[in-house]
Amino acid sequence: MTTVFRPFTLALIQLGSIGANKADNLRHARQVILQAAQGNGVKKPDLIVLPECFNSPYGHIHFPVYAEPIGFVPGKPYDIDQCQSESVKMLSTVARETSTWLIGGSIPECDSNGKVFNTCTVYDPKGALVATHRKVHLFDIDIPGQIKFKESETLTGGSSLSHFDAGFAKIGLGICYDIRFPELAMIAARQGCHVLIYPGAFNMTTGPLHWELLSRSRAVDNQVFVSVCSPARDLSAGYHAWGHSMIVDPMGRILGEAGAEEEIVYATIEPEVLYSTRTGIPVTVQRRFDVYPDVSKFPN
Ligand SMILES: NC(=O)CC(=O)C(=O)O
Repeated sequence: MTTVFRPFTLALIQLGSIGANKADNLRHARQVILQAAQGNGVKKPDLIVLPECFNSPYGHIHFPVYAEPIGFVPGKPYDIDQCQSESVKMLSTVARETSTWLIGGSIPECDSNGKVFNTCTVYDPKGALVATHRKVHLFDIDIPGQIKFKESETLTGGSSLSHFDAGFAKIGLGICYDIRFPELAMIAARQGCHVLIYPGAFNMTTGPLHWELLSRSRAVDNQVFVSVCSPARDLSAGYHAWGHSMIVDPMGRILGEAGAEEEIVYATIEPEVLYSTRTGIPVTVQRRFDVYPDVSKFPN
């Protein structure tokens, strides 16, 4: 079945004030979601996005402490009332109250075997949890004298790709470091996603060099819309996020971009831009599967 793709408005919340107190973080996130849902005076958003790790400080020592059980299994009924995650409950409630699709950034998630994941949850306008994505590629880097970070100290990587149909677009999900792996974006685009969304938190070393470059590259090489949503920069925190949440169109144009502070960025996603890009630069029909494999055949 072909997914409907129609114009819609996207709002990215570059959330600030993420501190050590989870209840405060959830309260603040809820308040800014309610504000984002009011719109920018022109249009109300159809879809709101939060950043990576919006309910806890970002760092491997924090993940197990803040982790919550979610227990979502794709294709199986999910009862929010039975859910033990206070973050999931807050997100579900506010999605329903605002009648808006909501991509709940990411939160540390624990499973029944004691494994911890960095997990994105997605809600429909009735508050149902409809999809999750566990960060597949863990952020383990060491740039001497600049930044060392090892998510794998406490996290386990996810083992599946995640796409969902919002009724107005098919959306592919990744979390932060996942954007560095073009295969994930390529598979999502070849399987019909129109928009790729990455809650993320690049840093002051890699952010200035790679955040925009990777976002525009994933958009241009797959001829899709790409959106990256960061926390605001907080120089009193242990991890300094780059910020600059942005929305990029299939031609690589930046439709909206935040600075470093807390901010809501809105953009209208126009399907016509995707179609005219693909008609004008027809790479989607020029591929040489006699020379290399067709990743759209990847079993999902
Ligand atoms: N924080 C991440 O997962 C990724 C990142 O900061 C980078 O790739 O750089």
